[in-house]
Formats: sequence, C-alpha cells, structure tokens
Amino acid sequence: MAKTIAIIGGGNLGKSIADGLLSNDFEASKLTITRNRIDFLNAYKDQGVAVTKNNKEAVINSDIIIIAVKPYKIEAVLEEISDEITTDKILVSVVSDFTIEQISNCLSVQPSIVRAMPNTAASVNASMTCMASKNASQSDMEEVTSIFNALGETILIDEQLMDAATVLGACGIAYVLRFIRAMIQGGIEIGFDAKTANKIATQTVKGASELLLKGGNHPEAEIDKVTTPKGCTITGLNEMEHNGFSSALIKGIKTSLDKIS
Ligand SMILES: NC(=O)C1=CN([C@@H]2O[C@H](COP(=O)(O)OP(=O)(O)OC[C@H]3O[C@@H](n4cnc5c(N)ncnc54)[C@H](O)[C@@H]3O)[C@@H](O)[C@H]2O)C=CC1
Ligand SMILES: O=C(O)[C@@H]1CCC=N1
Repeated sequence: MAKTIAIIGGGNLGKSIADGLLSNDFEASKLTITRNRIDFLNAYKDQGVAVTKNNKEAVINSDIIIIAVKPYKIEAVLEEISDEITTDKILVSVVSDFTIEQISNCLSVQPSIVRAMPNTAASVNASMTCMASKNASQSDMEEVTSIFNALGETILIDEQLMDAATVLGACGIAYVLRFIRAMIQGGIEIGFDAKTANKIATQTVKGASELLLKGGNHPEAEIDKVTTPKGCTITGLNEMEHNGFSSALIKGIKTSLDKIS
C-alpha cells in the first residue's frame, strides 16, 4: 500500500475507510480527504492527513482516487475532476447505483475504474467489500484489492450484482444492528441492565458469525445443536417465525433492492 490515496467525500463511509487505512499503519501523509466542511476532518488533520475542499488538488496529488460522495453528487464531482484524471490513476467508486459505464461517460480519459461496495465496518477492519471492474488491469485490480483486504474481506462480483451487494453487504450492517438492538431490548425485559444485555448480545452475534465463518456449516446445522427438543430455544424461535421473523428480513432485503434499482 505504498501509493497515495485521495478520498473524495469524507462522510460516513469515507471516514470509515480512512479510519481502517490509518489503523493499518497506512502513512497519514499519503492520504488526502476532501469535503466541504473541512472542520469536520480536524481529527484526521491532527494525524497528518491532508484535508482540503479542493478535489482537483487532491486528485493531482494522488494515485488512487476513492469517490465516496452521495449518488446525486457523483456526476458533478466527476466533471470537476475530469481534467485531472490521467490514465495512470485508479478511480474507485463506492457510490451506490452509479455504474462503471456512467462513470466512464463523465471522464475525458479512461483510467482503471473499479466499483467497490464496502461497509462501515471498514473502520474496524471488518468490512465485506464486493468489487467489480471492466477495464482495470490486473495490477491495478490487485492494488485496489490489497487496500480493501486490509479493511476486511473482499470478493469479486459481476457488476450486475452490485445493487444486490449494496443491499446485502452495506445496508446489511444496519439490518444486523437492528437485530442486535432488539436482542438488547429483549434482554433488558428479562432482567439485564442495558450494558450487560449489550455485551451478551454483541458477543453472541460475533460467536454465531464465527461459527459459520470458521466452521463452514449452514446456519441450520448450528441451530440444530442449540435446539433441545421441547426446549426453550425452539419454542422462542418458532414464536419469532410465527410473527414473521425470516419473512420480514427477506421482504426488507427485497424492498431495499427495489428502492435502489
Ligand atoms: N454509509 C454507508 O454505509 C455506505 C455508503 N455507501 C455509498 O457511499 C457514498 C457516501 O455515503 P455516506 O458516506 O453515507 O454519505 P455522507 O453524506 O456521510 O458522505 C458524503 C460526504 O461527501 C461530502 N461531499 C459532498 N459534496 C462534495 C464534494 N463536491 N466534494 C467533496 N466532498 C463532498 C459531504 O460533505 C459528505 O461529508 C454514497 O454514494 C453511498 O451510496 C456505500 C456503502 C456503504
Ligand atoms: O442507504 C443507502 O442508500 C446507502 C447505500 C448503502 C448504505 N447506505
């Protein structure tokens, strides 16, 4: 990760990526972050990161440009920086619902363009990042992959699945957090204080994830190990399903996808 990186749009996701990079010992002096209110980036400035409103200057000074503005702003940003984009730079867009072709159409020269869909867990090096490209060279793809590998896990997908990846991987953080919040609320109702309920719920979710990530089993195989016949687990699980637990999640995922595409 020796190259210089600019993050255009230091908001929720841009800052998560910056946090992950810096916690991986990426040299602060090789990172530039832009946004209009640079006073919101003082914490990064204090660490030696270049913070500026000037997107053109950020692009000129960087090898890899990560665009992290809201979808309705990307066209204006690409138009603004187009003259500074050269073919030796790598353009990475984490913007949802804006295709590689649309990006390409906004530029006068064609650098390697990569679409990446990380999530906010990049800040703690636990992102799931789905990536797609059409024209990136193998070495440029390896460069981008090494950045996002440092921030968690990466997979290459077909660009057609990028909206689905946005929903499952990026929105997924919110779905899981709402699940954890409900566990905490239930935990308080059955007797724990909020802090203890939070600790039990979050570690239990981490444990369930690790069982699948490290054990490689289907969730139901692990559920079978917990559900004692006539026991309290299956009784509670069935009550959740009678109330539409799995169905609500599946319908929500499909509704998110309908909204994005
Ligand atoms: N927040 C998330 O969990 C995820 C977001 N995304 C995508 O990332 C993009 C950014 O999302 P968020 O970080 O949530 O939005 P955000 O609004 O928190 O961040 C965008 C930042 O860009 C700045 N900005 C606006 N115009 C600018 C300009 N012309 N030049 C430089 N900076 C400018 C804003 O001040 C803001 O700080 C969106 O396109 C979203 O679809 C993708 C995956 C996850
Ligand atoms: O809610 C959104 O539209 C964006 C895309 C993925 C996460 N946040």
